[in-house]
Amino acid sequence: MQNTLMEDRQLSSTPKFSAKYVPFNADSNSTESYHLDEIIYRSTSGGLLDVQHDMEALKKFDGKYWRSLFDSRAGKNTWPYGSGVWSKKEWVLPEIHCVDIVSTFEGNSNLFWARRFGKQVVGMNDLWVKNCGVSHTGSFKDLGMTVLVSQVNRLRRLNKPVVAVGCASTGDTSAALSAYCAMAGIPCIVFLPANKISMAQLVQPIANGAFVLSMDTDFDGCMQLIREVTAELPIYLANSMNSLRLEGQKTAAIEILQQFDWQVPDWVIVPGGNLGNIYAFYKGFHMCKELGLVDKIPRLVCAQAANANPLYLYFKSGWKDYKAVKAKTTFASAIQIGDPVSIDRAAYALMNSNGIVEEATEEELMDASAQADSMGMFTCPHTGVALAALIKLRKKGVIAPNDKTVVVSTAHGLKFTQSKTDYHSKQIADMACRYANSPVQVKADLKSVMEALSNFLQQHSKS
Ligand SMILES: Cc1ncc(COP(=O)(O)O)c(C=O)c1O
Ligand SMILES: N[C@@H](CCOP(=O)(O)O)C(=O)O
Repeated sequence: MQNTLMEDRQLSSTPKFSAKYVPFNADSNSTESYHLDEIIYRSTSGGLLDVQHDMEALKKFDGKYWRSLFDSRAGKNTWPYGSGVWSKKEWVLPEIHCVDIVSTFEGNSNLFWARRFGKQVVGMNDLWVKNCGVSHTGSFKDLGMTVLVSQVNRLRRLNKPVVAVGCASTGDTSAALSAYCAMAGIPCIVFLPANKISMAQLVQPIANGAFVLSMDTDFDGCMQLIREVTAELPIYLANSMNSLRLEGQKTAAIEILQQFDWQVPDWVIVPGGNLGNIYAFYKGFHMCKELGLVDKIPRLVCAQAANANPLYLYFKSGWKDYKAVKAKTTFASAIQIGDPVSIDRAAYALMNSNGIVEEATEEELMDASAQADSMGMFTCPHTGVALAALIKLRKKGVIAPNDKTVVVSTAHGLKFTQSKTDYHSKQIADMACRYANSPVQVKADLKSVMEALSNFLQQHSKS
């Protein structure tokens, strides 16, 4: 606590940083803006909002200052700066008081060299995985939720009308929201599409004491309902339509640069569903460039499941023709979304990063995930989508063998064991499950065990 007070004093002697809501991608004449203490999710024209920082105040410090400030906080336990998100507090929610912050010291996830997968599967020597699923609730959603729930904590202290916080979810948003709300003692409501999320995801909000409504619809149906409900009742909306979330999520991009000692990768591949995260990555990279921490940004790839691919189709039309789709069932269930809220943010991020969109079939994503697992990872199917996209882009020659490339792993594989079990027991219709590794049934006697081992060792002496 001592350190916190010292840091607070230091910051109060520096220029005051601030942020406000503005319409997303507003034209330069727009004067529309809102204080972050207002409860608002859409601009007057009905468009998305964005959190705009006072860049002039931030620019009073050069890139070197910000790099060393962020580096000095990494991995420490000083409240709240030991969090990977709050270590960038001045760029996230500059005005929130430290006592209002609700944090599990999220972020600071490992970025590892995927050496064997890189070499053997895609012929690359500089392939990295940013492990955002190694996190308090097992997905990258914690990065955004610490920011949103902290702001709600502040709003409630200011006696603003927030009785509960609510979201629609394919599993990970609800897990993160319920955990952070439970930590702060704030009532939490989640709308889930019945039978469309994994058991491990479903049990998270239940265990964290959320009010769970399971509905006979898909994610898009739940999203529509939560939007209507939060317009009527004093329930604060926690989906990424609420631009506060993206302020936390963008810190993963800053963290990647920091972990590379401020070297910029050539490519970053992110699986996309409701499409807030791809914009959050763009925003984090862009801010680092604008404030002089780096001199360029990576090219972004958004990877979608072919069964839920509205952004891919939009990209293929040369960004001319956008239509929502009816998302079909996919093993990448957390991105089974046909009408993404942040479609405009995603298109903007990709157009401004010379980015591309790739898609993966069910077989491609499950095979890529299984191959990665066989090389020591334990990937969720969404990470499988991103890896399958990488494999395709390498085959097409779009990504070169020496390109420094980061695949963003968005959730922990342990949330998705059922699909792995089905794959490895070859229980999936119309799928060869080429990398399945089924357990060998053997009698519990030495002779049978020795026979099985001898077969195994023979195979391996040949390989
Ligand atoms: C595990 C996982 N990966 C990827 C995504 C896609 O993120 P976004 O909705 O921000 O595109 C989600 C949620 O949608 C998710 O839960
Ligand atoms: N995958 C998400 C879908 C909702 O996305 P959000 O970022 O808009 O909350 C989930 O886990 O619910």
